Amino acid sequence: MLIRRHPITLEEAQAKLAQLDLTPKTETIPVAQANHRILAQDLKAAYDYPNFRRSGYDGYALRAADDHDFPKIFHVVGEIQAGATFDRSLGENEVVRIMTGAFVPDDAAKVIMLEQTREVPDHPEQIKIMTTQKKDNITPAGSEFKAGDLLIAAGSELNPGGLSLISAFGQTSVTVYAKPKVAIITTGTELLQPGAKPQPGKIFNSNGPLIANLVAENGGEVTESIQIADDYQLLQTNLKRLQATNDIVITDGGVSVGDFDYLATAAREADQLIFNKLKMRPGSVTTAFIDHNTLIMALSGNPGACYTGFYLFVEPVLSRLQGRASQCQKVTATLSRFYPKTNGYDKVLRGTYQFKAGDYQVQLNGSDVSGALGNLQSTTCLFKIPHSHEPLPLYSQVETWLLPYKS
Ligand SMILES: Nc1nc2c(c(=O)[nH]1)N[C@H]1C(S)=C(S)[C@@H](COP(=O)(O)OP(=O)(O)OC[C@H]3O[C@@H](n4cnc5c(N)ncnc54)[C@H](O)[C@@H]3O)O[C@H]1N2
Ligand code: MOO
Repeated sequence: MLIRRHPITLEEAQAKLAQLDLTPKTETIPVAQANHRILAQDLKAAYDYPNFRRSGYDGYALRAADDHDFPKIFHVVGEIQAGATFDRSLGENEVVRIMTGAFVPDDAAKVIMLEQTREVPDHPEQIKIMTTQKKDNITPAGSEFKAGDLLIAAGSELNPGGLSLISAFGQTSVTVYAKPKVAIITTGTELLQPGAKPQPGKIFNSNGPLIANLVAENGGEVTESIQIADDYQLLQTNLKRLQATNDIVITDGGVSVGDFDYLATAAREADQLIFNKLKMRPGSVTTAFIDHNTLIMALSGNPGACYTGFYLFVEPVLSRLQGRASQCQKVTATLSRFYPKTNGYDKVLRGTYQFKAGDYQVQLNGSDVSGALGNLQSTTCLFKIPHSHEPLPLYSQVETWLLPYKS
C-alpha cells in the first residue's frame, strides 16, 4: 500500500531539527589528544604570564643607576642560565651575564646584548660594555596575560596554536564537548562487499565511506558502520542495537516508497516522526525520526542526495551536539552561470564558488543529477534554486552554503 507523505520545505525540516532537545555532553581529556576538539568552558589564565621578568637576549643585566657613561668596564658577578634564578643583589658597576629566557634579577633594569660588549684581556671577571641600548630587552611579568584573562573562549575548535597556549600554563587536561557517537547503516541488496568482483545489477557501497568520512571530519565518532541487505528484520535488529549506544544513527537508502524501502516503515513505527518527505531535490525522501531517544537520520541512497542531505540536516545536528553552530557558512551568492531548468521543488545543487570583488559567485559543479557522484570530490558549496515555472535569471542572488574543509 502506498502511504502518502506530507512534504515540508528544507527550512521547515531544518527548523524541526533545530528544535530538538539535544544537550551536548562534555568530557575532560589530555591536552595531547585535544586537537580539533571543541572547548566546553572558557579557558582563563591561571596566573600572570610570563610569571617572571624574562630576558629577551643573551647579554648582561645591569642596574638603572649604572646605565650611563659608556664604554665602561663592569664587574661580572655571576651567570643566569634560562631556568635558573639569582638571589644576590647587584652593586655599583656590577652586571650579571644572562641568557635569553632567563629570570632577570629584581634590581636589574636593562639587558645589554652580547654584541655590544667586549671581553677585557686577562680579566675574565670583567666585561666592557660599549654602549647602552634604548630598549630594556626585558619582557615584564604579566605582559601577555594577567591572571584571569580569557585565553580561549568556550565553543572554539582547539588547534595546535591553542593547545600550545594551554600547555604554556602547564595544563595537561582540558574540558571539551564529547564527540557525538554516530553509527551508520547502509542498506541495499545491490551493495557488494569491498573487494568483490563487479556484477551486473550490483554496485559498490560508496555512500558508506562517504558518510563515515563526513561524520569524522565534522567532529563525530563513528562507532560502527555496517552494510546490510534490504531486510526488514535485519534493519530493525540493527537499528535497535545501535540506537541504544549512539547519539545518532544515520541510515542510507531504502527510504522511498519501493517494495524494499524498509526505512520508511521503520520511521512510521518509531516513537516520533520528525519528517519523511521534503519539498526539495535531491533528497526529497530524506527522513528523520526519534526512537528510544535516539535521532535516526535516514538519508537517500542516491549519492548526490546523500551528500547534500548530510550537510543540510546531519552536520548542523552534529555541530550542535558539540556546542557550536553549523560549520557550513551561509552566504548569498550571485549565480554566475545560467541554470536553464525549472522545477516544482526547490533544488539544492552541488556547486563551486569564487570570491571576486566582494561577491560570492556560484555555479553548478558538473551534474545536478541525484544519482551522480562524479562531482563530490570537487564540490565546494551547495546553493538553492527556488521552485519556479521559469528558469532563474542569470546573476540572481541565491542562498549558498560554503562547505567546511573545502577551499
Ligand atoms: N515511485 C517513486 N520512486 C522513487 C521516488 C518517489 O517519490 N516515488 N523518489 C525517488 C527519489 S527522488 C529518490 S532520491 C530515491 C530515493 O531512494 P532511496 O533513498 O530509498 O534509496 P534506494 O532506492 O535504496 O537507492 C537509490 C539509488 O542509490 C543507490 N544506492 C543506494 N545505496 C547506495 C550506497 N550505499 N552507495 C552508492 N549508491 C547507493 C541505489 O543503488 C539506487 O540507485 O528514490 C526514487 N524513487
Ligand atoms: O529526491 Mo531524489 O534525490 O531527487 O532523486
